[in-house]
Amino acid sequence: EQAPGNKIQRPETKEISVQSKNIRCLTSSLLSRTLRPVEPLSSEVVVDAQCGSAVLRGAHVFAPGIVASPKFMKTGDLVSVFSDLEGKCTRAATSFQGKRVFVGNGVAQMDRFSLFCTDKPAKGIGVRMVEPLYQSPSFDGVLPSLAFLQNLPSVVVGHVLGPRPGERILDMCAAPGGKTSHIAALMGDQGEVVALDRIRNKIDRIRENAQMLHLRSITAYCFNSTQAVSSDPAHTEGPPFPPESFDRVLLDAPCSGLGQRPNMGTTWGLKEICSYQPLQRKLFHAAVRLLKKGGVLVYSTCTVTLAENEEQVAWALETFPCLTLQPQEPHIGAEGMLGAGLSPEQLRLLQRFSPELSWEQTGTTALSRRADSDTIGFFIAKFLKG
Ligand SMILES: C[S@@+](CC[C@H](N)C(=O)[O-])C[C@H]1O[C@@H](n2cnc3c(N)ncnc32)[C@H](O)[C@@H]1O
Repeated sequence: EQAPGNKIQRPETKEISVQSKNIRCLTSSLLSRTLRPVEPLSSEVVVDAQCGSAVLRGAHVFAPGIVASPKFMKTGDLVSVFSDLEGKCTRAATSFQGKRVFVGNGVAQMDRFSLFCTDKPAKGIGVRMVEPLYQSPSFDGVLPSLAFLQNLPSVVVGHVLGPRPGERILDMCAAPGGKTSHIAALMGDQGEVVALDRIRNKIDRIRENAQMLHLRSITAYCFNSTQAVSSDPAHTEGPPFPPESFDRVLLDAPCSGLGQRPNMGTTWGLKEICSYQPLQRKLFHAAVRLLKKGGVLVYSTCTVTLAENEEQVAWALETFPCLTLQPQEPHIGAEGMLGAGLSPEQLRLLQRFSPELSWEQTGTTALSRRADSDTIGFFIAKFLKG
């Protein structure tokens, strides 16, 4: 937060891991730990909070994110970029003194007229960041056919699912296909990975990523996974599928996403945050039906609430007596959180990654070595269907 005297609040760092067909093991490189000594300039561009968070994650400023710019801004001007935390800056304003955070300096790629005074909304890079607050180099186009960048807990999910060559796997909520491609890579591209997502244009992303990584075992369909169970046992080509069609199912559920970081603001209310639990349960019903007996189901979210994590596990164990919780490998996160009625043994089988435990806060050597202490917020549960 911009405090009096131009002191700059330090936004959080992020953790990045790389997966690929050739790099099978879990790898992680911490690229953005160092806060650079960047001083704000007098010329200021204001962006919305979503755009500001993207800049902290290593992006340039794209034109649709810009809400205010200096009155006479020209292409090539050096500008400071501030993020409007509360969405209070008026569009096309020339300055803003509300609650804002400095995210770095850059060079304007457009003049003010192209941003705000044309009929069509501006597209493309608006400010190229030359001095972002954190050193987070872009991985766009780096080893595109070999690597797919994911957060550390997302990489853990693929290993916990434990797919084997020749198996048939269902990824129920797959776009943009990070975990799908990891699963296919872990199987040596032998077998079948069915990727479903409800949003049509996101399916193209899964297909593009699979093609770029030369993974032929992935088939992607646009489909609502709550309806992915067919009553017709003869229908095996594409969704819906007959019950017990898959050896393993990944339910990387749509969630409130409160574990995503850095994140400088959300416009969601309690109603929207609470809307995910029922949807996740509908998806869970389909997941259990589609899984073969003896098969593995992994449930994961990138959020931190009890309702979408431990409470879902407690509900699933009660609703589906055929399910038992399983140990996870690797287990580098913390255990599950108290409060949902799960026993200490059950909590120990769950894996929670907690963004609130930053390295600076933990202080003690033991804690600061823990892998869950500086990742995005994430949750993983593994079940066996008996
Ligand atoms: C957490 S994201 C998935 C991320 C993905 N597994 C990855 O690793 O790249 C959740 C996805 O669920 C999709 N989704 C939401 N409701 C769905 C439904 N009923 N059926 C299928 N997909 C759904 C969303 O479009 C979104 O892409």
